[in-house]
Amino acid sequence: MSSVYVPTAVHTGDKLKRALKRTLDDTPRQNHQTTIDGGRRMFVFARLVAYVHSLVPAPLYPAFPPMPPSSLQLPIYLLLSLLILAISFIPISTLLSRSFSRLSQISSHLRPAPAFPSCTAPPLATNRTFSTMAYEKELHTALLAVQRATLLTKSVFSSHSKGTLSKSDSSPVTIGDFGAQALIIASIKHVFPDDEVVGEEDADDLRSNSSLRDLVWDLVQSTKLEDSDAETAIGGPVATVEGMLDAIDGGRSRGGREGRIWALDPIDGTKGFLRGGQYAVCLALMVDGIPTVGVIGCPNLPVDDTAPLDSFIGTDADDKEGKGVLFGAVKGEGSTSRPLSNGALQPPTPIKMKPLEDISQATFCESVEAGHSSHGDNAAIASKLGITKPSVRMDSQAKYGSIARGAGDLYLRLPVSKTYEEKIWDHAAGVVIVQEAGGKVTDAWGKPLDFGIGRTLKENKGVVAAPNAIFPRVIDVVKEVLSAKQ
Ligand SMILES: Nc1ncnc2c1ncn2[C@@H]1O[C@H](COP(=O)(O)OS(=O)(=O)O)[C@@H](OP(=O)(O)O)[C@H]1O
Ligand SMILES: [Mg+2]
Repeated sequence: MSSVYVPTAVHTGDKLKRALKRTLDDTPRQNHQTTIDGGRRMFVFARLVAYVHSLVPAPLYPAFPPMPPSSLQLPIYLLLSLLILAISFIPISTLLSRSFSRLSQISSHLRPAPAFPSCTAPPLATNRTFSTMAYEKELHTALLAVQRATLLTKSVFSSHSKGTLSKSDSSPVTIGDFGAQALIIASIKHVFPDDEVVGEEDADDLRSNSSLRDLVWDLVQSTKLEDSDAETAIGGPVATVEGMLDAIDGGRSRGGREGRIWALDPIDGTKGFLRGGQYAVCLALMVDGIPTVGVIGCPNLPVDDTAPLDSFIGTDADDKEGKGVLFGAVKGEGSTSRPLSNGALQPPTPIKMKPLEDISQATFCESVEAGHSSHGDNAAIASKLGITKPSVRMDSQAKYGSIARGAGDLYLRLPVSKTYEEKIWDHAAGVVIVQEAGGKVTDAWGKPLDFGIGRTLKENKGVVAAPNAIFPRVIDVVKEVLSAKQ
């Protein structure tokens, strides 16, 4: 019967006792007995909540994480407690009406709750250890799903025929993009069936082109993690062609400010992917419009974070050893990196942005494509900051990962077009990883990126990322350069 939830309820009971004592101090002596009665009922109520918590069976722990109750969990606990009272034939209506005035009296003495004590659960009979990290299951699922998808993208990267198509916006898409999106969405829907996904691709082309569909199906069927526990944890293979198409189309969410929505870029930097450069498989969970979990798999980034930033760029990248990095972060929990593997996850290493006292020593990253970010404006900003090192041009969100682990310092993405709207899947994962490594990310005017208004960042222009300590200076100069152009 031991439970990780009991300490939470005991804590609540203690708070009630203290609040009751303060109420007595403020109450005229003749009313003490009624106040004590009300307080006792409250205390019985808290004990009942504790009892309900202690009944939570181990398999349901993931549904009752030991953290501050969310807006949903608390009412559920209270409802369960009321149910038990009803079963015990206690006239709830009488109890509630009599207790109501005491409740408001006592609750006026309750201050906002501090963070509930985090408790480590005793080892479970199943041998499973229970961690207190928020969004641990989401992070674990995302890391494995991205890791599996990179196996697929790597096989396409090293093959001559990449099944490339041109999309309606003239940007390229390959069988690797479709296959990676199918695998990742299938995993998310397996573990979190109610979550929505905003994915870059859809299955329209595959539904109308059977030879392309067969190529993608071959890839999806033949890609699996070598570790069977890891493979099972993300749902195992996709069962049918129709299931694969449905998974790809599972990315059609319109996004928004409410609930849990994943943002997925199955191959970010497709142009880099096609020319043998950097690319990234990117997945983020947004909760009520806030990027909360971020994972980026970079198959061509050197594992050694002291290696030159432009190592492994070029058509021979595939032959080199020591490459493949998986970044992960949860809001409030820090960022990590680990080598990509073919099976179970490798152990993580915490990462931090480089402490930079002298901005002029900074290395800044920018897109390879001049059409995606204004190289001229980026250079003007660097020069005003006294930066003399040449920029590192790198495709994809590998830029976010690189600055987060201190292999570079700044990411400048100054807008080229007045009408282009940045896509949420091009930034959500990178933003969490940089923020949790000690950085700040805003648009080029210093406005927070708004991920809650749909599939694009339509209220923002450009992107700037830098370590917290130097961010104010960087954004001032960015605004100066932009203002001078207007
Ligand atoms: N005009 C314009 N302005 C800004 N951004 C644009 C533009 N056009 C496309 N895109 C998006 O850029 C994504 C690639 O990101 P990067 O620029 O960092 O990489 S790259 O240098 O282009 O390879 C790329 O992501 P992928 O399509 O996943 O490769 C696009 O979503
Ligand atoms: Mg992209």
